[in-house]
Amino acid sequence: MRARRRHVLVLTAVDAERDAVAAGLAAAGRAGSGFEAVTVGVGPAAAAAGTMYALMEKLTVERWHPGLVISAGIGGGFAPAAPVGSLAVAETIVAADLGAQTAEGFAPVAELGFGRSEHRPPAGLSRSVADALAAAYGPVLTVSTVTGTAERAAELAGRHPGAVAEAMEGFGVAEAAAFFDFPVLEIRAVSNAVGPRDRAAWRIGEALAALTSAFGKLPGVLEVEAAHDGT
Ligand SMILES: O=C(O)c1cccc(C(=O)CC[C@H]2O[C@@H](n3cnc4c(=O)[nH]cnc43)[C@H](O)[C@@H]2O)c1
Repeated sequence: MRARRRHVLVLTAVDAERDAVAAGLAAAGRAGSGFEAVTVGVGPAAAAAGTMYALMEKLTVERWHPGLVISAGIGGGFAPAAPVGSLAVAETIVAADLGAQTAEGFAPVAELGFGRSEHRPPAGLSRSVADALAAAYGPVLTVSTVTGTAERAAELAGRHPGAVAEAMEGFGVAEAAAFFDFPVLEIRAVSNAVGPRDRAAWRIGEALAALTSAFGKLPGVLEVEAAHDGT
């Protein structure tokens, strides 16, 4: 039997992010209609495994055909592009610490000849979503270790010019989506600055509220984009 409907599948790391996304969709009148948010766990490996499981379940059990896959949640923002409480949308989704350390510096896995180091969301769509959400737009880095020093933040920013945010799941979600050729977006609400570790400066509530606001607007933005595409 063929999958019939095309929907948007949103993957978050934790339930609080999923609930923030769901609250936005509910405010837009889209709870349970065309969108679903699923928690997949923290980090790129959990994200890839959880996304693959969710996609297989949608395709084979629920006969749900995801037309778009979105990695969403809180993240660290690079100054000055993405201050706390703001939004960031990925132009590219980059595996920033997947590779090898060499005498000449970090070598990304793609340069070593193994697989991919980044995924590129559909450029027109990601740019339109960023504009509509008044979000910073640029590379969003996926890391397995949260940045905790100014030196590491500067190293990442130097290696990835224009980077707007870092988080831990985007590349894992994108790898699973790419397996099926599904388009992917990453949307982050900034809870903290990328830099020296300072737990007291975290603003998780503010970031979750920004995530809710983003998903309140997103269905309308995607509908306009689909109308332009004639899809
Ligand atoms: O203990 C710490 O200092 C610490 C700092 C940042 C994040 C954590 C986490 O364990 C939460 C990771 C969780 O949140 C996303 N996230 C939020 N901010 C960042 C960040 O600056 N860098 C990377 N990931 C971040 C991430 O996607 C995870 O889902 C602990």
